[in-house]
Amino acid sequence: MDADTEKARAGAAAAQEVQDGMLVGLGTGSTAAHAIAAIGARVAAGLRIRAVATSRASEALARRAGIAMLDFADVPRLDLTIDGADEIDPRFFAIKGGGGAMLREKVVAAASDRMVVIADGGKRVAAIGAGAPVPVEILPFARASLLARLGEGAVLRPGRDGPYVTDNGNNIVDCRIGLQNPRESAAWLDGIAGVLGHGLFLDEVDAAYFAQDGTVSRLERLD
Ligand SMILES: O=C[C@H](O)[C@H](O)[C@H](O)COP(=O)(O)O
Repeated sequence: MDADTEKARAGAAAAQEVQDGMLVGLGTGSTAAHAIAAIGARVAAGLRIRAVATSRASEALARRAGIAMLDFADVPRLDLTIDGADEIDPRFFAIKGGGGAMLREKVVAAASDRMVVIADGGKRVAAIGAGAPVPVEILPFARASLLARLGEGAVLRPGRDGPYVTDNGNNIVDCRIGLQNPRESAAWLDGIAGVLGHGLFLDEVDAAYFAQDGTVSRLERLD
């Protein structure tokens, strides 16, 4: 089964967690887009929810799908967020930000009672850092000094016309940092002035839906 069909299956399964009256966070990326479509289909069938999006692209998708959208700046907490990931491991540590949305994704996840990750089987790894770089959102003003600070293998993400610019007006550096101790790596990144966010999600994920070989499995974080 191809990865997009698996993404759609994981998204549709997680969309079943959404209940009437919920405030829902909508993730970003190709897998989250499937969840948004599945939630939109449930809204068309009578489900009443309100949602916030983690990117302009997801906001537009959700509005087109008929989902009532709120400005996250006005929302103190959410019931559930459904989002994709670039890698996720058995500790429920995830790398996110392949689509550049990890800063908004993290603040939305942090405001959510529950965060569910949806992924095709290829995103499931024994330990994060297997393949995906860690995306780091940086203040453009400090671009050169931060690139130097983030070490060898740090690459400024290219956009269409110059460096990639996030929805927040910042740049992204994709970093190859050893993730033998992800908590130490996250603390190191958190401590660098000018780093505004990063794609290491170590405490946010409560459950994951993986679609593989035609089957969707749900794993719950127990600690
Ligand atoms: O910034 C984007 C997000 O973190 C995505 O959820 C992540 O990159 C996975 O994207 P996709 O579902 O397109 O593989």
